[in-house]
Amino acid sequence: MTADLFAQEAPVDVIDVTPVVELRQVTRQFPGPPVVEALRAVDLQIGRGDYVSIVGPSGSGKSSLLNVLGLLDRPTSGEYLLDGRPAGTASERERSLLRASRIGFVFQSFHLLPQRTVLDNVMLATMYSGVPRGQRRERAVAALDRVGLSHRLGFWPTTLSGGERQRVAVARALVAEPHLLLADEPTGNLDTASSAQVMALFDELHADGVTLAVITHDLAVSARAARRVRIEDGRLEEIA
Ligand SMILES: Nc1ncnc2c1ncn2[C@@H]1O[C@H](COP(=O)(O)OP(=O)(O)OP(=O)(O)O)[C@@H](O)[C@H]1O
Repeated sequence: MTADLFAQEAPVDVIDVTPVVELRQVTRQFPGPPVVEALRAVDLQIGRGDYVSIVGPSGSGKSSLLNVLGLLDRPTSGEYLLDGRPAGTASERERSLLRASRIGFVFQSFHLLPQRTVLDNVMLATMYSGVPRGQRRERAVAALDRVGLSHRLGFWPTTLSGGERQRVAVARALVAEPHLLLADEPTGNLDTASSAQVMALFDELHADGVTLAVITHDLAVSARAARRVRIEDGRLEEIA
């Protein structure tokens, strides 16, 4: 009896269990003709600290899903809750603010600015994300340290290896401490050794509690994730 009372008094209500991402019956149609149903009644929850990989054949709906998750596109129907708040139907201004402050993106082709140093590339990502001006440099240096690139701050991106460039891109995605890190084929342009570095970095981020969703064709990459989902013909299913 006493034990039960204590159990009730445990501060369970202070633990925030709101998923970072919750998709409820999300569809994305592209008007035709013919109409394409790129996402069909997708339900997906991504909890805080989850590491999810999303796999599927070409044309199955992976990019459509990434675009919805990253607030780059809106669902045609269904709901998208980001940190428990409706994001799919929010105004464009709110979505831009949410995107800049809560979501970090990593792309296959890095998207670094070639005329800016490594440090500038990362600092620039703090400008619209609510990082106070006085902290931008310090935060960028810390993000680059986290990905093991403290010795490359003043380098031009073009002088770096592919693996190093992708690690700069990861630092840029992390600098504003996003609630969700979205990676789209992050190893697609990398050789085996560089892919392994990026995967090891994702493992570390996962261990640090970062929430990760990684879209990939590569089964070896997807196998690293703690949880895997598969999308086929717009339908999403959990892989056991
Ligand atoms: N803007 C668009 N207009 C019309 N159809 C589109 C558009 N974008 C995507 N589609 C279609 O939606 C479906 C899903 O495409 P999507 O790009 O999401 O697939 P994917 O899994 O990312 O493919 P890949 O691995 O080849 O990049 C495809 O049939 C595609 O042709």
